[in-house]
Amino acid sequence: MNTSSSTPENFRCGYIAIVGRPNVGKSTLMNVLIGAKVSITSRKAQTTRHRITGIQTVDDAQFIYVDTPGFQTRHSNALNKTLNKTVTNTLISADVILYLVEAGTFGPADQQVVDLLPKEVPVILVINKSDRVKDKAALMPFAQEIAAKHNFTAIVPVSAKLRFQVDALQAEIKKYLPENAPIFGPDDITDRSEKFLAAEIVREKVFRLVGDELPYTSTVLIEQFEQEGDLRRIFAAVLVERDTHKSMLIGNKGARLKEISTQSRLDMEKLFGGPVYLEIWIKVKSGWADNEAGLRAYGYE
Ligand SMILES: Nc1nc2c(ncn2[C@@H]2O[C@H](COP(=O)(O)OP(=O)(O)OP(=O)(O)O)[C@@H](O)[C@H]2O)c(=O)[nH]1
Repeated sequence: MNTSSSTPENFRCGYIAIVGRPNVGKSTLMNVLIGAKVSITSRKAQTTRHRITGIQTVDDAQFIYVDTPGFQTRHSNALNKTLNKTVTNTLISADVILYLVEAGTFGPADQQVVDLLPKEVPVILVINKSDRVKDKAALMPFAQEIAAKHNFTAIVPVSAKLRFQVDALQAEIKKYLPENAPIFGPDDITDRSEKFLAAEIVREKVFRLVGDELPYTSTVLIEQFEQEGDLRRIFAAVLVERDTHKSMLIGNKGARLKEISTQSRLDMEKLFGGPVYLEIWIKVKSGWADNEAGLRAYGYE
């Protein structure tokens, strides 16, 4: 643990879990809170599959954000059971929880996440996408309706997209962080390896460029990751369940795959701060999402 003499007295440091049903904007909010792109975002629900910590250090506090996978309610297979277990474990070990809903919308999927909220941990109700509500007065009864569902310690309407009220939210979060020396260095933004981040970047591009046609069970494996001086050589495999998915990813004369590769490479070069040589392969691997042993092999524990 870092207890350098420059650490001010009363420094605060703790873990913040972000939960909410798929697509409410958890990844977008975390990225805005820490001011860097760590967690991937896309329009497609269920893009965040691993726990990702984003870290932000300011003068008197260190915020360690834990992004949870969207609580899956629509399908029931081994992958979803694993995802839901991760959510529960993340919540109990947090110092404060941000429970996200979308302004004006509350459905059974939101309720299922409320039911998971532990009583012992403070929970801030964050009403995201408030930019979508023209009549701000209408937010009040909505906030009251949800406030009745759990003993929230605060209610903060925000717009992650427009960065509206993000500072106010951060000030609220800080109140619940325990007095502790920082755990990470002042410039760290994630504890994830470059290999992990590379896989997340490719997965984001796959979902952005192929969109809803591709089932969310498609995954990315980094088969080789080598560094030679500044140059990183990365070989990634996209695992899909059917030949038709493979054709979608490759596109007409390979155009889509080329676009996925180019965009992924540019993002990696920006994040790693050096040149990247990237090769992406598409592999058909039927039924992996239903096989628990298979999931363990791919690191979803
Ligand atoms: N209008 C508006 N859109 C937003 C806001 N925040 C997020 N979005 C959009 O909502 C969509 C989902 O955002 P994500 O951050 O990927 O949502 P998520 O909750 O992490 O999704 P999962 O990974 O599926 O759990 C994206 O298209 C975002 O651009 C907001 O404040 N306002």
